[in-house]
Amino acid sequence: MTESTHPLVVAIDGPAGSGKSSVSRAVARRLGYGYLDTGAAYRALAWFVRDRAIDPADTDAVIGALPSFDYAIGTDPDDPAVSVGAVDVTEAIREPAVSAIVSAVARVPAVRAHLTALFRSIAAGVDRPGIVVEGRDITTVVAPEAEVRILLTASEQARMARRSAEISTQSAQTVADQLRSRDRADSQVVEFMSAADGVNTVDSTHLDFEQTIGAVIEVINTRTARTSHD
Ligand SMILES: Nc1ncnc2c1ncn2[C@@H]1O[C@H](COP(=O)(O)OP(=O)(O)O)[C@@H](O)[C@H]1O
Ligand SMILES: Nc1ccn([C@@H]2O[C@H](COP(=O)(O)OP(=O)(O)O)[C@@H](O)[C@H]2O)c(=O)n1
Repeated sequence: MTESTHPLVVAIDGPAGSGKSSVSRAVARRLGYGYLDTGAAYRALAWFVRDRAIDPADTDAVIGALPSFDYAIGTDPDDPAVSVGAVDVTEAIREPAVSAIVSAVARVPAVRAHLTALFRSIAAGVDRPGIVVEGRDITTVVAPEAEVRILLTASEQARMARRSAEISTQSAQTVADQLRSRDRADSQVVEFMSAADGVNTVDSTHLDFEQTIGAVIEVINTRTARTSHD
């Protein structure tokens, strides 16, 4: 048997506030893997479009911006810095103004194809034994052949409560309304509310953060043990 040369891919999808970023990052850190937040790229493109005063609903203009979208992201789970050209946008892409337009940019098929190619190339080039890649379509489109594929879910109530605990500049009601409408818009483009064939579901509604990390690592251990005996 020949040793695999590509990094082991752990693909994690789920709705907003399910814990994808925080849990994936913690899992990557514990396993010594790289970490790729794909939502950051869609957010950075939305930031870029806004910065250039492009109407996010103008599909042709958004596609026209792609060649000059100079995006970079770190795959170190301790420093997943995001930049566009020379600008560090790590914080700016989390602003509500960016969240409000990101789904409009993400629904454009040419944008998805462009970023999917970028994600595959970043994942293949990581200098670690594995990489945790998280988003909405990783288990189904970006890395359907990944060794480990997980849908991370939590009840709507738990997700809204977690997200509103993080955001102090908006009321809990506003955060919940925006999250719900973003999930609705995103679900029209990709399926991330139910697990595709072969995808393991981890429901964190009644798990705390540490237990969720444990549940994800357990799936990874089970799947990789199975793969190595195939
Ligand atoms: N199992 C859990 N129990 C409680 N809080 C959690 C759990 N998982 C994640 N969180 C918290 O919920 C918030 C949203 O998580 P995040 O990773 O940003 O979600 P996503 O990337 O899916 O939008 C974060 O503050 C995170 O620390
Ligand atoms: N693989 C992905 C990841 C994100 N996205 C888009 O990018 C947005 C931001 O993703 P995110 O992961 O930062 O969102 P949160 O769930 O963390 O709020 C989503 O609302 C989707 O519109 C996507 O379309 N496909």
